[in-house]
Amino acid sequence: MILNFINGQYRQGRGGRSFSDMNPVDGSLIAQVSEATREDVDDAVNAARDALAGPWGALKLSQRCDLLYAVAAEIDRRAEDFVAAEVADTGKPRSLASHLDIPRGAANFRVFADAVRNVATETFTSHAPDGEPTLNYALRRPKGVVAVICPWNLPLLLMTWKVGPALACGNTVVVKPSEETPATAALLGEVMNSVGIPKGVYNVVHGFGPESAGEFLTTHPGVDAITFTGETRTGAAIIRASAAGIKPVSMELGGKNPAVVFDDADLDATIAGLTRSVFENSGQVCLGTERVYVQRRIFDAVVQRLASAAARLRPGRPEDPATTLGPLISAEHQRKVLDYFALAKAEGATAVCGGGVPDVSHELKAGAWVEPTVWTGVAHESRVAREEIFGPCCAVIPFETEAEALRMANDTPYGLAASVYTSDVARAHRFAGALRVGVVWVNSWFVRDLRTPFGGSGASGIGREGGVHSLEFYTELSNVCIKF
Ligand SMILES: O=C(O)C(=O)/C=C/C=C/O
Repeated sequence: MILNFINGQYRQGRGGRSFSDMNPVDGSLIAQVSEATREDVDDAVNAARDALAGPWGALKLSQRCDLLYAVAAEIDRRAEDFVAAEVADTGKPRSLASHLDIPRGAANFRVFADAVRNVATETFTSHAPDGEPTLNYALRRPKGVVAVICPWNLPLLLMTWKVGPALACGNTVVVKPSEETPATAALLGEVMNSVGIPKGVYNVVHGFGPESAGEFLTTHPGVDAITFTGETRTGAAIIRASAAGIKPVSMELGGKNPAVVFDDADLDATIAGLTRSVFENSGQVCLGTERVYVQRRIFDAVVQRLASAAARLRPGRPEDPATTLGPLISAEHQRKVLDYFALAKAEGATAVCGGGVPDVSHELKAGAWVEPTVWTGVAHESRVAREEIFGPCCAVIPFETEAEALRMANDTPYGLAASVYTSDVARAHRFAGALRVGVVWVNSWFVRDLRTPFGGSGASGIGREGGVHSLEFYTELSNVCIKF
């Protein structure tokens, strides 16, 4: 049984209810998960409050940072346990979890322990109306108890992307992981206890959204801030719930990210970048590419090479080194993506590769598999080119001029990420600056410096996290003015 982690202890939900954690590779049962009740969530929020007022709030900055460095070191030391838990929950290839998800879990604690030690606040000197000198200085204090609602695609990475800065800034947290991927959030509780993070600082409650732990947590009066990564619709529901208590929210939501390939691009680098941004994690990355705009002259070459790269991806068990494609997270999500595959056909698309379910071995047949898919013949205005699918698929659409490419790339209610492939440096800067997104990669994808601002605009969310931007969200600034 995967248990809740409240006030430093693992425990069953008071309602005695549980739900199944399924393995998306073959549809087998991994474990039962104990569902938290409203009372359990209340206990977790109270434990977080007590820790704030108690040992955690009393720690010196250097002591708090040392503990977070210890958390990072313990995640590294237990990397195998975290990889095994993450791979079981998500079905992603071991190579991906061990190179991306788990190392970032440790990095997300280190980078923000560094940030709170090294980022200055500000002072201003001036004079009062009577001519006497004044000194103004800003103080940062923790917001308090932070609710962390995190998604199933990069479970440890995205949860610690919020928990790392929240704790570094002196807050305490109550985490509600996705019901699809409870394992690594629960496992992190062992790390917290073993390095000596005081009980109540880090809490985990399992369940669903409406009328379950997610709703109990985001509407709890004892929560001081809410940070969420996930679907835009859920984000809107959380913002509505936060309104009653005027709770600050940080929202990293969906996207329909474009890649724009100019005809002077390095084709090898372009295909390498697109293969990752379209198919990595089976397309289940909020920063992933689902629209590829290619300048007409090299359109056929890019389509063929991207389709060949897609066709070379191998579905299989995560621990098989030959596996380069995992399943989607669940049968429900598989159904949604296959519905979009059917819609693409109805909208006149040609599936240059994929478009269905891959031929996997008998033992994997019950897994949530879909084929990596490249469409041409898709109109820019079509639903498959406008709606987030969150699968290993993309529409490749030709363009003639830079202006046309920019218009189409920006023609979306989202504004999260984009990638641009060109050898013309001036054009790279010009085009990147004109894209209405939070993150632009030029001749690359998902290369991350954790000190940089990260987040989306429009339907892709509210706020930026990363480096000092996380400190802005996870602390309250106050200004003190002293008159001499
Ligand atoms: O790289 C990050 O810090 C991050 O937040 C990635 C988000 C991916 C979402 O699917």
